[in-house]
Amino acid sequence: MLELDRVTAGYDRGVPVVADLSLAVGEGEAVGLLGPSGCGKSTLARVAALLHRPWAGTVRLAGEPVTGFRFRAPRAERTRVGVVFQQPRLAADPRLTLGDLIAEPARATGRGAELADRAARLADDIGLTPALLGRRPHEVSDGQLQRACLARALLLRPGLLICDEMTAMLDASTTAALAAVVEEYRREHGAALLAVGHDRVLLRRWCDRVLDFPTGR
Ligand SMILES: Nc1ncnc2c1ncn2[C@@H]1O[C@H](COP(=O)(O)OP(=O)(O)OP(=O)(O)O)[C@@H](O)[C@H]1O
Repeated sequence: MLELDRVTAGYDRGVPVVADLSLAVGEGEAVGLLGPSGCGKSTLARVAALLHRPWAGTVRLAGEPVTGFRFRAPRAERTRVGVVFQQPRLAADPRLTLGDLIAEPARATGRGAELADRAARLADDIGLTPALLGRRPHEVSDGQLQRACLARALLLRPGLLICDEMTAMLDASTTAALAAVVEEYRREHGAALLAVGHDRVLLRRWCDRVLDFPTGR
């Protein structure tokens, strides 16, 4: 589902954060990527989610080389991947209600009316009441907002879900609830998962394979 082939990426010229790294996630497979803070896990996750253009190397989704990153990523490629980040407040438009936030990918692809029922079902499955769906991010807890971000990531039924420290800020019961939603989604749709984090126990529980982020360049 996802192949990173000799990917090098970074921010400051000549100082790669990820160097010559290759990684594959099979169809329906769950892979955990483990590493300490600052090692480059999020950078790699953003490359895999087509949100950061690598300096070198190839990214393939379902066998097809990705042709563009960020705003240059074609919609058909972008919508194959769902992403959830560590900090929901940085990933949510503060002007939107939680209901509109979940429906955002549908509206952006001109499918708002078609997917309205699906969005409502997802919100219900993920534990968001109609009252919460009418609130804006500043009126809900981090856990409630992260639930909405996960629902948003699943709305277009991506074949690959990328979770970048999705539960790092959450309590045990919200963590368990979100993990259960991801597992159910994967069971139902056969989706692959790339979970990035620093908690080996959590990643082991979630994933078929857990890899250590390489420390060498
Ligand atoms: N936008 C940016 N501009 C410049 N440097 C950055 C940027 N984002 C990250 N970095 C640097 O790249 C390196 C890797 O960061 P990254 O966020 O990928 O690490 P991480 O392993 O996900 O860390 P954490 O677990 O703390 O989130 C760090 O040294 C960081 O300072």
